[in-house]
Amino acid sequence: MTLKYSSSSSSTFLYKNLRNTFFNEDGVTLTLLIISAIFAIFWYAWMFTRSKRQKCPSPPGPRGLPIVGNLPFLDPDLHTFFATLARTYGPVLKLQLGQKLAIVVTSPSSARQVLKDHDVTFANRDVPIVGRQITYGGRDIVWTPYGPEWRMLRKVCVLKMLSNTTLDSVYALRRRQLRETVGYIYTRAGSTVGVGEQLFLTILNVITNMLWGGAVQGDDRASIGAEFRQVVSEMTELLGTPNVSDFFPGLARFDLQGLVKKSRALKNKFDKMFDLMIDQRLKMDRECGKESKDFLQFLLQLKDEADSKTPLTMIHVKALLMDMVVGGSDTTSNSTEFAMAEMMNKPEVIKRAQQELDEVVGRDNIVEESHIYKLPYLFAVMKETLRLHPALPLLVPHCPTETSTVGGYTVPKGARVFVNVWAIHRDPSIWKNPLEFNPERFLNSKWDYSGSDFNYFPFGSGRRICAGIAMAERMFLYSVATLLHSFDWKLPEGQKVDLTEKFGIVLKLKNPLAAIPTPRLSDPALYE
Ligand code: HEM
Repeated sequence: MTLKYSSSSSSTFLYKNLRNTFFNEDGVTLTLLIISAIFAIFWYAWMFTRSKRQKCPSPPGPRGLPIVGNLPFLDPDLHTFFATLARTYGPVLKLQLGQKLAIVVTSPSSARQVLKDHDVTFANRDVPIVGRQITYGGRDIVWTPYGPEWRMLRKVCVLKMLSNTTLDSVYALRRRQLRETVGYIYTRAGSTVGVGEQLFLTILNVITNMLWGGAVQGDDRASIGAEFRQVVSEMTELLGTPNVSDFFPGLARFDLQGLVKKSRALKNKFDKMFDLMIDQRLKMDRECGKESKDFLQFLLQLKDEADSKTPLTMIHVKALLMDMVVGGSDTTSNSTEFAMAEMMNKPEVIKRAQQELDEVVGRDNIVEESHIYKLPYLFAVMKETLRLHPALPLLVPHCPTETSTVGGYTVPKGARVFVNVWAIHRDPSIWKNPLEFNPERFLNSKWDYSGSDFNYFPFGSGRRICAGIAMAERMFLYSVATLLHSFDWKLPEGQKVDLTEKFGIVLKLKNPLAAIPTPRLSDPALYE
């Protein structure tokens, strides 16, 4: 090290003193002390101004590494991982995921604060890059920020596709699809059937029929159904995978895990199908001037008439189709598959549900949707299934538009907030024997899923509550009632039901349920 110093003796003396002070052994200690003191003063000053700014402390959470924070320690099964952390750090905890702060909420009172007390503040989304990719830039209901555009999209869907009145008017479509499924399973009596696959296909067909009048039929049924299910399932899995690009936006262009590339490929498959349907619909209207009653027709009309304040564009139309196809099918079919698996694991539950069906419907009749409201035990089965396996175990993450207080802790603006409904539904202080599948707990009970009870809210709560509850309820009850009423089910020789869950934004069975149906109705004509 070279230093210039003056030739005067006093400055030489000063320099020597300074050198001795800073570079001797004692000097090193002193230097360290001074640096530490300066650091401490700055740190206290920073903490003081911060605590003045945020009246409440930051939530506790596990310590992470510099730069990457807790990212290296994330377990892919986020719902169980977050539940374990909550046992140590409490109902509001934080994780630093690269540059992103995640807050995990795991108690009824903190969930209420997020979804009800501060509903408007938290009614936004922190859109993951994959979500944006799949939904045409996040222009769908799920990812659009709370505001006029979101209100317009939600109103269009709820009024024209998902309301009880619309659903009543297209009951014939649901009936036809379910009858086809029953007919198909009847042909497979005695052999192994992919239960979830059949349920998925039924629900997908109902949805696509409502959207554009199309369904997968005949010989294509099994193969296209399986392919579609795979694509939808991959999409929801990608949406649940922590993505480095979300946590380090500077790295997004490198797409280090290849998630954007994968999601683009999946989206393109759907996009081609949507283009085809839209072209066909426009051509049909031009040639025949025919007014059809499906949702796509309505959307295209609305697009042309849209008012300029919140116009409905072609991008919106496609993004809504994506929400309905992906959001509606995987959630409902996985829930019904869980229900069938849980019941097969507890034959006394199947027996009781079938008894109820025999009393209400009879063995020489078929289930109609109107029967489902007379089946309290089956309704309890549905509620219990959604308690143990809520389709979206962490809801869709919320994001506050301003810094707020939850459970006495500061949640900063822009954080990604996970509400662990899965863990709340298994909390032993709320539920007796929480891990047991016991529909009886919902018989004659006050629990409902309207979003007003924060001990039980499988569809979420507040402004962002699920838009498809009425449809999910009908499809779940009608299809499970039909499968149980029409067939007895057993597992292939030597197999056991595997109830292991697989995490994704939508929860599913790790190993799909395969079972053997045996017809149980009095007349083969009831399977036609
Ligand atoms: C068992 C079936 C279903 C369950 C358990 C379920 C559950 C949920 C949950 C928990 C949310 C997120 C709520 C939040 O972020 O706080 C949600 C959002 C949503 N669901 Fe469902 N859902 C189901 C079926 C459906 C169906 C059949 C449709 C439509 C066809 C649908 C459409 C939507 C839409 C559009 C949203 C986004 C709402 C928004 O952000 O404003 N869901 N659902």
